[in-house]
Amino acid sequence: MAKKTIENVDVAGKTVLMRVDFNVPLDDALNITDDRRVRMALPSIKSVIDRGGRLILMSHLGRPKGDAGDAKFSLKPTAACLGKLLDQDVAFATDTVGDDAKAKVAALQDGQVLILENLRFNEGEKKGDAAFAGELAGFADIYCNDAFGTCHRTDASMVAVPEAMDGKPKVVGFLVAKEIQYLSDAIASPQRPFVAILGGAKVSDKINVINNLLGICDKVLIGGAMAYTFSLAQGGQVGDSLVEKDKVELAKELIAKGGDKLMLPVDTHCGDDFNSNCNKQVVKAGEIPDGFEGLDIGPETAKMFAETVKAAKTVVWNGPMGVFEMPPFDEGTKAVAQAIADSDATSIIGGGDSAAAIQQLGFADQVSHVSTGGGASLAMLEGQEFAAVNLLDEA
Ligand SMILES: Nc1ncnc2c1ncn2[C@@H]1O[C@H](COP(=O)(O)OP(=O)(O)O)[C@@H](O)[C@H]1O
Ligand SMILES: O=C(OP(=O)(O)O)[C@H](O)COP(=O)(O)O
Ligand SMILES: [Mg+2]
Repeated sequence: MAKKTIENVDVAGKTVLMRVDFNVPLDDALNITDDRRVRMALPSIKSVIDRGGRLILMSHLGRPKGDAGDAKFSLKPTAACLGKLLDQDVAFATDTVGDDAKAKVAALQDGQVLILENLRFNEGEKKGDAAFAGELAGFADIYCNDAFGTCHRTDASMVAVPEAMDGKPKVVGFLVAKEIQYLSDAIASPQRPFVAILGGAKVSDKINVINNLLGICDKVLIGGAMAYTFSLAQGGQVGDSLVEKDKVELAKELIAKGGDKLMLPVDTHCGDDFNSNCNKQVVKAGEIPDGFEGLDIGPETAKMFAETVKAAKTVVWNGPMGVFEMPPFDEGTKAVAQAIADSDATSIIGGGDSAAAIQQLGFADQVSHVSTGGGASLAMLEGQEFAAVNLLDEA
């Protein structure tokens, strides 16, 4: 179903409210470690300002909880980053719908860009609150969704805001259109063996997709923090590893259903602190000592996963195998990335952090597609529909 895109609307002299996914990875000094999500939104951004539109960008960053204003969740670094990429000043509002935002929206001129502060600093964003959505909707004449990484969410900015802009154009951006087109084509009739690799830290979100993936894929490989919830389900010792206790029963069911299809780590690289300089050891899966936490798949698992990837014809990967930001816990991720680079399989790597990892490790040019969405690309693979896209205007 073709949607109206940003280039189909006349934006000259109009204000466009564009939802982007500028949830970029930041280091401890608040530097953006991977600006892909900003760069990938440039075509839609330029399409508006080059035609004399006034552009308001809105996004979330991370998952702030009751810590509105905390600098580690601020979108401010993205304004400087976008300013550099566009070679023009980008205004930044220190709030989302407050006095600063209202003043800066009112001052916006044709061809200028304003970024609002983190939507999730306002509780109304996750709740889909109508009053909050109404304030955002009141800022603009046109709504555009170019936030592919967030398309599986029904947050206010994704659904309630466009709904509140009744009668005004609601369009899709170039990035969302391109990602949906690429991913739906690639997974419509995948070449087999079809291997899915899951890792990362968003365990409770992503464990729920495994059931469906087992019906679609030939192998589902589990690394990252999710592995320890499965370990717990098998009665293993997980030390201080990240686990989701309320998902242990689900993990048991998935192990029973998955059989040989579900490949769990056989060893773990663990450390006694969450930093590169901690004391480290490699142990068998399920034998993590007290005081240690699992921070990467172990070398045996890396080998086993690499072999499985080598035999694949299609690979979809979301979530790093370990804490790749802290070497040497990047080794598992590197081994899997190397195997993908060496294979001629169609390979799709998705996720804000997975994309950063593949870029940092130097393999980004050797995969078929780097997607800006992790949870979103998994949702597509499962066949989920995006409410946030369905409600946009038809072409
Ligand atoms: N064993 C682990 N323990 C804690 N965090 C982990 C572990 N393995 C991976 N991670 C973290 O997962 C994060 C990425 O998770 P996630 O957001 O789910 O992936 P993506 O952004 O690719 O979708 C990374 O920052 C990485 O450090
Ligand atoms: O980073 C994101 O997803 P990803 O980690 O799956 O790539 C998106 O910005 C969505 O963030 P959310 O999972 O906090 O809603
Ligand atoms: Mg992420």
